[in-house]
Amino acid sequence: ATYNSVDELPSLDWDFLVVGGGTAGSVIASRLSEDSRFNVLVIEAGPTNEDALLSIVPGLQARLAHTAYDWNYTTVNIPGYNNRSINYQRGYILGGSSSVNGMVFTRGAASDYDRWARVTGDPGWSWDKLQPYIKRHEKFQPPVDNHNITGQYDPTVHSSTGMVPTSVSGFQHPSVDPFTLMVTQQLGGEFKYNLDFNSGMPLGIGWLQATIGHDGTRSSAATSYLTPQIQARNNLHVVLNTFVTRILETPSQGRGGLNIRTVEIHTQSGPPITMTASKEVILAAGAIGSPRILMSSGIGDRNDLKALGIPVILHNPSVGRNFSDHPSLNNVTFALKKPVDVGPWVNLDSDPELQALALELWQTNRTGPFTALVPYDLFGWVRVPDSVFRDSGFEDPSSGPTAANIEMLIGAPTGVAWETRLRLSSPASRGYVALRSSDPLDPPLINPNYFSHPFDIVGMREAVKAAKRFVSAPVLKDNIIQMNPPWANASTEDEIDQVIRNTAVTAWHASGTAKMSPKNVDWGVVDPDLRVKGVKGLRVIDASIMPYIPCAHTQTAVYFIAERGADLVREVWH
Ligand SMILES: Cc1cc2nc3c(=O)[nH]c(=O)nc-3n(C[C@H](O)[C@H](O)[C@H](O)COP(=O)(O)OP(=O)(O)OC[C@H]3O[C@@H](n4cnc5c(N)ncnc54)[C@H](O)[C@@H]3O)c2cc1C
Repeated sequence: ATYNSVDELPSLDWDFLVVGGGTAGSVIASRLSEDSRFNVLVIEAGPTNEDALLSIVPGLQARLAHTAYDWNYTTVNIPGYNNRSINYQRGYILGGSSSVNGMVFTRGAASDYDRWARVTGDPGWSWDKLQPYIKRHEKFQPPVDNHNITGQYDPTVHSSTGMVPTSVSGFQHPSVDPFTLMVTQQLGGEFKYNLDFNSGMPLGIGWLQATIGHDGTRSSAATSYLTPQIQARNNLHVVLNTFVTRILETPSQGRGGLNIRTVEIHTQSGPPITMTASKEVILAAGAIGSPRILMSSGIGDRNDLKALGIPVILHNPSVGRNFSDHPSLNNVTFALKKPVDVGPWVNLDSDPELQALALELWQTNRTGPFTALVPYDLFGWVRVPDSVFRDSGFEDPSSGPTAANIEMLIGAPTGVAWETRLRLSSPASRGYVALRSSDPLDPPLINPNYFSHPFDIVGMREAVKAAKRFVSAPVLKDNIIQMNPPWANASTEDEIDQVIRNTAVTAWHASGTAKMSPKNVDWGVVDPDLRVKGVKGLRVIDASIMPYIPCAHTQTAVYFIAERGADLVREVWH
């Protein structure tokens, strides 16, 4: 059942308390409550996802920032971004960031997960061993427009029997895409056609897949794993609009050691409420929320906590560190001499009448541009050339030669320019989440610290060069005038670096802030079974635990983590 406030809860006896009903939290609660012996409570700060039109309609995604569904975080001034701060969106809604994200569905490289297995000493995190979880989580379907997708994806690497409806993008741009496909033929090599970049081998150019199924609506963790039928289970309870401030030490009842199975909940009027899980507390509050709760509770760097007056219950300097994200350039465009006719929706972003029409089409029969999000149908994943590593002496931060350093979203949504949105897929820089004060309601300090590692600015410069190589293909070259501002006048490396630093934003892929590490080492926050080191009864299962960010949009990796995480929990309590 679902409750709108903590006062409505029928009972305070729980086997499992899941903190955060986001991407991972929804999966964990759903899977644990499949076992009717377990009584599970999900505690979510945000409201329900039901009837949240902005979340449901893919084409309205861009309007979700700064709404009631957003934590509305802002970063500190980021030195590598010439001291700019940026807003840092996170989903504040059931389903968490999967209810507000861009729905791009990418798994990354097999070697990304093999690296997790290697650095944690647990082969269970390898690409091969994760395959059953990939199957359980994905429900591939025909796209909403029913276009023929033969040759646009590889059915052998997909599952149609899992939980989250996915497909190839169901609103394509047939006057633009043939140019990109021609580039794959003319240039080949780094821009070769890749039938399916979700095969574990992402390099090359392939068709976008999204967490949007045949019905043309967003698939979130909430719509997939916490459907009304699942929420109706007698042993599954979801409480919304409820903020967890801390987790507290629980009297050990002979279990010994530091036991943390108690959760403290903020109430508007009156003292906080506490609840204790008889089995485990699972933090799934995301890469910002989970370290925030750990540190507010006294689990973190001893010196940082003491400086804020927070009593230390466990010294662990890794908490909140290792913040990893994909810096992103959304403005790399090349002006065209002769525009491409991109059809009647060209001014969709700016024309309210077109937007009203698009919404009407979506509502009437699930057609039109709002059935999809990004105006880019083809994505590219490329490498920084080996020579750059050789000449610069930088180590390749990616997980290996079949992983991507750079992501390119390719298209011409306006028809007057070729656009390549560029992301650094395997960054070397690491930032942090830290507390501002001892008040758990105070938003944390977020410093993604982009470009703090000197390789990353080189890597991003290489991304711009890769975009230029892409548009040098014969089919595009003669129609291109020049790069649009602010790139037009940037010719030296230094000038290019300045444009990057002045304009880069984020891909919203925060991860790594409670990273897993091998058992019995004194760094890292969780063991490979996702238990918080040095604590009994407490796990973190969400994007925080990634030791390295995959060269992919991160929701899919979070689904893998949560599916396996739920199994790791069940193994202990079956
Ligand atoms: C704008 C945006 C666009 C993105 N685009 C893509 C994309 O296109 N493709 C992709 O793969 N990935 C994308 N991502 C990233 C992806 O969505 C995330 O990596 C993933 O959803 C994170 O899952 P999570 O479970 O770790 O955290 P979340 O899904 O964020 O879940 C955390 C949950 O915990 C709740 N919570 C936090 N603190 C507390 C507290 N103290 N008390 C109670 N509840 C709390 C939150 O409200 C939230 O529901 C995007 C993210 C954003 C924000």
